[in-house]
Amino acid sequence: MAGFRATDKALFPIKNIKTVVQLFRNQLEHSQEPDLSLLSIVAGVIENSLTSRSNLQICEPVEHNCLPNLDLETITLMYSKFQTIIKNAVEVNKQRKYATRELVKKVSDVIWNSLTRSYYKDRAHLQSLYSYLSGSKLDCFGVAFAVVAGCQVLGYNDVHLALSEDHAWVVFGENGSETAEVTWHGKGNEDKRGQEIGKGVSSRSWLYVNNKPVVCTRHMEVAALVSAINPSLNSNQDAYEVSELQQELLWLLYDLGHLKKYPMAIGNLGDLEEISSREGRVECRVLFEEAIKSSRSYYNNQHVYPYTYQGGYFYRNKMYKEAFESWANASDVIRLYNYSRDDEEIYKEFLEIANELIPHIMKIESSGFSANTILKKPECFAHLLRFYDGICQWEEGSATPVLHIGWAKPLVNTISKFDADVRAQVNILCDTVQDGAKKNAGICNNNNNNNYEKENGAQTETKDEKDTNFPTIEALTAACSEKLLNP
Ligand SMILES: CC1(C)CN=C(N2CCN(c3ncnc4sc(C(F)(F)C(F)(F)F)cc34)CC2)S1
Repeated sequence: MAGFRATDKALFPIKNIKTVVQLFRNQLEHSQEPDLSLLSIVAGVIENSLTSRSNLQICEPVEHNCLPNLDLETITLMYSKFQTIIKNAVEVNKQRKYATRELVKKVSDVIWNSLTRSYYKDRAHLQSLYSYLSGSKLDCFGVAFAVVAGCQVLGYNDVHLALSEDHAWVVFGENGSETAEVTWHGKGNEDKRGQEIGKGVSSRSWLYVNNKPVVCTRHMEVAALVSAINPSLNSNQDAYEVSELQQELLWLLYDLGHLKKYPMAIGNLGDLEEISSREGRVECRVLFEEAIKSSRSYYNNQHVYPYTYQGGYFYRNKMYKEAFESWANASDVIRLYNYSRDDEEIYKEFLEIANELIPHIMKIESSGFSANTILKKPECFAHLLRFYDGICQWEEGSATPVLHIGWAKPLVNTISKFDADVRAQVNILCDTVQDGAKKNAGICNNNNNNNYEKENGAQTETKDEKDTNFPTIEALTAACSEKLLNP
């Protein structure tokens, strides 16, 4: 059983970040299960006290890192309150080893029905059990996490959190073979709580990552609550102590091996390291590569965010050729999905890359001051075409259109910045993908060495072997822009 043990209680009152990390280490390294409700309450109290307007002025720096006094009394009260809510509402059939769908639905109903009637669901700081117990508010991740924490209280250690890149649900039963929705997704969608995870059309949507979700262990559920810590004070400031705590806890989880199969958590750590790097730790760039390797190793490269974490890093650091390659690799992931109405988040991601970030890069690069301009690099043109081609293919076979005229201007603007002699150095190679999956036009230039070809088996082709019946770049770009201009 999990639990709030004497060794943990001895750490109170907690006055600094080091002690919080020690509490998490105790819980993570102890042979029994880490106690999700205890850790979520502690993280939530710290986050909310350091980011809420109310106590900004009175947070005196107790030590060099200022934390509010976390006393045992406060934490114990909330910890017991959660236990009582769950145990009073759900009678447990002691004989059962595994949870049933009814049990999972019942715990979800207890959480769901105790939430405040209506509140702004996308607000920050609504992810923890502190938010649930002190304000009866949770965001969609928070509901799913609370259900798993509730099932842990009841002794069902088979119930685990399953995470896609924009949704959370639970797995349960023998070998975690059963799935169930326990929270809502997006705006204005009926919740599907209690139902199995989409077998139908939604299973080809990015929202369910082609049935390659991150299925958490207890320790990875701690990584999820740590990842969900939100240090933002407002839209352009972070509470320093909260992001420092999050970074320390992510390194603790990283060192204990609990981020290996959790690409987004590694990406979160990479973002924090880019802002303030820790002595003796790998460079943030390495973390972004590790997140990509994790997705390729454990999730059949079906996740997009590892590439957009990496692309964002390259973009911020003016490494534009590398950014184009990351975004083209992200596009290679999305091309095999069908776009559905639940995929707005990733649509917005690609829209921002295509219509804000890439045009911004082209503007800078064509201002004539960059000596080593990307406009002279055929591999940059190849990456961009692969990027756009992936979005076109994402749309193919989807019930919902992706592209509209708003995409066309930036696209044509970007492509036209490359001179014909640069474009001519890029060869289009087409390789087909078996068993009904979407066809794949691999785009590469003849001195291309990115892992796209290695990954997808597209052969590179030297210039003189150019095969006349492959579409030329002009044909492809014309087709692409034709499609865009006359959807
Ligand atoms: C490259 C980016 C645009 C920068 N931040 C990104 N994040 C921030 C962190 N993030 C996450 N980071 C760790 N774990 C999770 S679980 C999850 C979720 F499944 F959607 C949930 F649970 F519904 F919210 C989201 C998410 C979502 C993606 S993607």
